[in-house]
Amino acid sequence: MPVTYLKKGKSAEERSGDDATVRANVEAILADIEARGDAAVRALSVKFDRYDPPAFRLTASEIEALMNRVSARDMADIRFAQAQVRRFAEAQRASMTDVEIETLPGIILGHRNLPVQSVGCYVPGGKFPMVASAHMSVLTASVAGVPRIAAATPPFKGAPNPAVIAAMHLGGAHEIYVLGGIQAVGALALGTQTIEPVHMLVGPGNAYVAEAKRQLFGRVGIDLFAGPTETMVIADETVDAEVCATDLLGQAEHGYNSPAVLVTNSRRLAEATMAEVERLLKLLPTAETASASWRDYGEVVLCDSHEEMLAVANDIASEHVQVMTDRDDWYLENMTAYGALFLGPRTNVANGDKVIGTNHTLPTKKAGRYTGGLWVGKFLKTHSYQKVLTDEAAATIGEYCSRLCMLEGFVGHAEQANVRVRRYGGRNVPYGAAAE
Ligand SMILES: NC(=O)c1ccc[n+]([C@@H]2O[C@H](COP(=O)([O-])OP(=O)(O)OC[C@H]3O[C@@H](n4cnc5c(N)ncnc54)[C@H](O)[C@@H]3O)[C@@H](O)[C@H]2O)c1
Ligand SMILES: [Zn+2]
Repeated sequence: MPVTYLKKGKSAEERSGDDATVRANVEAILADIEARGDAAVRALSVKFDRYDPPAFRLTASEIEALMNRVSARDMADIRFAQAQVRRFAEAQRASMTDVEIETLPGIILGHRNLPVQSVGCYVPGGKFPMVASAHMSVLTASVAGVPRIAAATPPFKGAPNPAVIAAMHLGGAHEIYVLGGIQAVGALALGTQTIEPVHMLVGPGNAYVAEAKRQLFGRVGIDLFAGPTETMVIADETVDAEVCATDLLGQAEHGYNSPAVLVTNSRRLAEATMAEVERLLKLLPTAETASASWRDYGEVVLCDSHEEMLAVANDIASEHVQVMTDRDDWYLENMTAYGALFLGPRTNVANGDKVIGTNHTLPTKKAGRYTGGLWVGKFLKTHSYQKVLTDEAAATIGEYCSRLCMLEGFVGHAEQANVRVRRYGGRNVPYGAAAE
């Protein structure tokens, strides 16, 4: 039996129309930054953020002054969150080992994990000063050993936000820019008269930031497509409508375009959750954005079985998937496409967003089908190497190589092998022929 949508969001056509508009705007703005550098960056900062400081990069004394404005309590909380993120990132780093093995006698193959040499970390801050995003990108880059970490965040209410700057500094940023949106990621990737270009851009952001990173990919590396927040709640009658509605709205408040989807096998829970969402929207101070997201992108999907719920969830590939059922571990074993899982009613997406230690920069718009979220491994590049230690090994592999080159018609390649078969194997291979 097909699943039933008790509530549907914007259609696929409407969503792709929104994407096309963003795509065109971003293209024009990046071209302007490339052509005019700092002058374009300044004009865009004035236009979008009404921010026109003497310099966008904070000096050491400006950073210190901002940090002094953060209360001791807030500073301790930031340090606590960073300790959790660091602990998990260090464990993940330790799981990535360099490899070196002897695949055949005398033949050594290996790989080394090397940090990207310079990264630009975008920390969003248009609607909310996203302190935690600094832990997720800046601190994780530090754990990876990135030698140059440039961090950027928009002004919040006209000025740098002290807590965000503190988190960037404590996370290990070497350069901090108070710049937002396309102008921030554009300047960092393309470089300007005053900003050295980076090798990779990371971090989440709104639709403009995510699209700008996508368009800049190739010029620089990017971590992943991490656009407007998406959340999914998979629930059965082991939980109630209050917790489901709270978890949907908790993430819908990110913006006006944050999909929040309930997938359930209980019509009673589905209907109660929809009613509860309406009740909570009257209380929530951020209801303006949360209600727009719920109206335009909120969905309630009623399924017959857990198998059907699993299929719907894997198809949507939501950024956050909160599972509250009588078989949470079954979902852990069987989910194949998502950003991150939050298993059981005792945890929730806000834990992951702010404090628990898993990275909150996660794939959106179905990118969970081909990548997980940001993690220390995204800052590491795995490079292979090889050595042939003995004459015998050089001759043996060389004979195979010679023939396989000629099979493809690559005579020049074959000679690379042949010259070694002659030298190290003492074999007479005619020029331009395959070794027998
Ligand atoms: N996927 C993830 O991992 C993840 C994690 C956290 C947050 N997020 C998302 O990050 C986003 C943060 O968005 P935000 O807007 O609050 O902050 P933001 O910092 O991403 O964007 C603010 C900037 O957008 C630019 N901007 C605004 N309107 C524009 C326009 N019309 N044209 C061009 N540029 C424009 C401005 O320069 C401004 O500085 C939210 O959508 C949230 O859901 C995603
Ligand atoms: Zn969130």
